[in-house]
Amino acid sequence: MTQAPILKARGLVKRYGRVTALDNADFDLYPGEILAVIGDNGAGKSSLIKAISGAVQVDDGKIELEGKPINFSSPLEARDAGIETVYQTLALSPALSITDNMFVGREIRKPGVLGSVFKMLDHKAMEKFARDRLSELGLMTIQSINQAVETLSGGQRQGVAVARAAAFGSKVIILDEPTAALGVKESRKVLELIQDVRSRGIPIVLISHNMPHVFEVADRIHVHRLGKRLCVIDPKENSMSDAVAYMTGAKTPPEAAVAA
Ligand SMILES: Nc1ncnc2c1ncn2[C@@H]1O[C@H](COP(=O)(O)OP(=O)(O)OP(=O)(O)O)[C@@H](O)[C@H]1O
Repeated sequence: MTQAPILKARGLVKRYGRVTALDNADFDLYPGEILAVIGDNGAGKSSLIKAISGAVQVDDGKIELEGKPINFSSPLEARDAGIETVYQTLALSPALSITDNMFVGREIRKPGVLGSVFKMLDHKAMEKFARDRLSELGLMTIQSINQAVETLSGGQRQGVAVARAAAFGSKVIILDEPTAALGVKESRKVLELIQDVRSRGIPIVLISHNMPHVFEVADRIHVHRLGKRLCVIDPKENSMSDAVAYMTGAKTPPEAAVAA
């Protein structure tokens, strides 16, 4: 890769008491790619993502976004810097509408004094924005933008969460097991959505245990093992059984993949 990584981490260490969740972990995400992160249970994938997205603070190591050191003390700070994370347990509020969910914490105020002094919200503008973003991403099977999120299917909810992440000028979107709770059809939609977001130039980190999904959409696969990056493999040159063998330690990856 000749380009510089948009997001880079070196030597991350995270300990929980006597457990070392991250043990000198490295990470690189390049512009415009879908990078899958795979690893056995307990390998440290979530800890890696939490470190990058400000949800946990590391004990050691460096993280850079666009070449500048970052040190987020909360997920909100990471979001403000352009790193959006969509967790498996979606951070959507079920009783709120799609529009309200998209705008939590960044509502559009009415122009002029109505907005600046009286803090009145511009519902029309927010609805239009939500509708435009969802239809751009082909998510307009949703009937009404004012529908409560609890009335949506799992795939549609995931769609709203991804649309929200894509809508607010994110530099990086991290998706934690986005298809884990979904059926075949819904998973398909979400995979299409992920590819669509990439085609808009937003790089994606996809944490998944689902090998067929990973192999279908990933440009590169980061294999995490025992708290660190073991290797990075090309899904076009490696089989799913290779990936699983590296992940579980049954097979040693080639040197070129380890240096990647
Ligand atoms: N808050 C915590 N307190 C104590 N130990 C933790 C905590 N979070 C993670 N760990 C431990 O750190 C290690 C790595 O966990 P992590 O959740 O990062 O792995 P993972 O690869 O995401 O696993 P999975 O695929 O099962 O979700 C595990 O041994 C786990 O028990």
